[in-house]
Amino acid sequence: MRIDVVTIFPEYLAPLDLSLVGKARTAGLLDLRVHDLRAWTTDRHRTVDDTPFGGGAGMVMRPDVWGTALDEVLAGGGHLLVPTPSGAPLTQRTAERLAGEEHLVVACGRYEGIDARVAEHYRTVPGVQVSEFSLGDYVLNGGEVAALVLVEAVARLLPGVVGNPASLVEESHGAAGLLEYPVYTKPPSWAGLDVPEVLLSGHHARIERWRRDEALVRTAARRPDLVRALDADGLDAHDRTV
Ligand SMILES: N#Cc1c(-c2ccc3ccn(Cc4cccnc4)c3c2)n[nH]c1N
Repeated sequence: MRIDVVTIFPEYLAPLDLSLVGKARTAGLLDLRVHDLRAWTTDRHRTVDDTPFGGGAGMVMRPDVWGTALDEVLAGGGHLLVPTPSGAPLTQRTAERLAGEEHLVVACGRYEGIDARVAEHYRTVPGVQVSEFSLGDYVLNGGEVAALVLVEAVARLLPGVVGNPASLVEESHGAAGLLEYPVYTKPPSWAGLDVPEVLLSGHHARIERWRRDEALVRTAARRPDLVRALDADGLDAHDRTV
């Protein structure tokens, strides 16, 4: 998979040289390219923004500079992803779909955002899909944090990136659609708190049942919307007694 990130703050993406994503790049599992939008400016001040039509505070990112950049980066087609407060929620299901694609391009806006004609234009370009997404209902100063989140959420799903693929199944928002159960390690007693006895029992069926119950309780308490979203097959008869 190839992921391009276009931003006026390329150094913001430096963490993607580290840890799991960094290893995936080194192993050739992920071709990640970070670009400085200002490389496509033509004036001496390397201008990327201007005042908004219709007035209002702040500045808007110019469509012409973005167009020159994205024409080049999207030359072979791809999925243009635009982080924005007004976007569709980025979910695990979205990350799973994106992990199956060949080329993602993340356009990181700043100021009051990118001129709306950029997304509108690329929706008409053959071979280009456009998705505007949001991390959540809070306001950031730009799209770079969302790019970091998206790249990590997608990269960890690529074959060969995570050591034990089984760990991708049980985690929160995984295949079961529930939040993850609580996890424990040594020592068995700490700060007057003991690890739940069942986890020390070695009885795998009971441990599995306990973990499922804990995931259901947590999800019902913290994310009742996820429980409601579970279809009839998502909850068995025992689940409904928890
Ligand atoms: N994803 C995501 C986001 C963003 C976000 C993403 C891109 C940009 C580009 C500029 N801003 C500042 C800005 C502030 C207010 C109005 N319009 C724009 C961005 C905020 N904020 N919150 C999220 N969940």
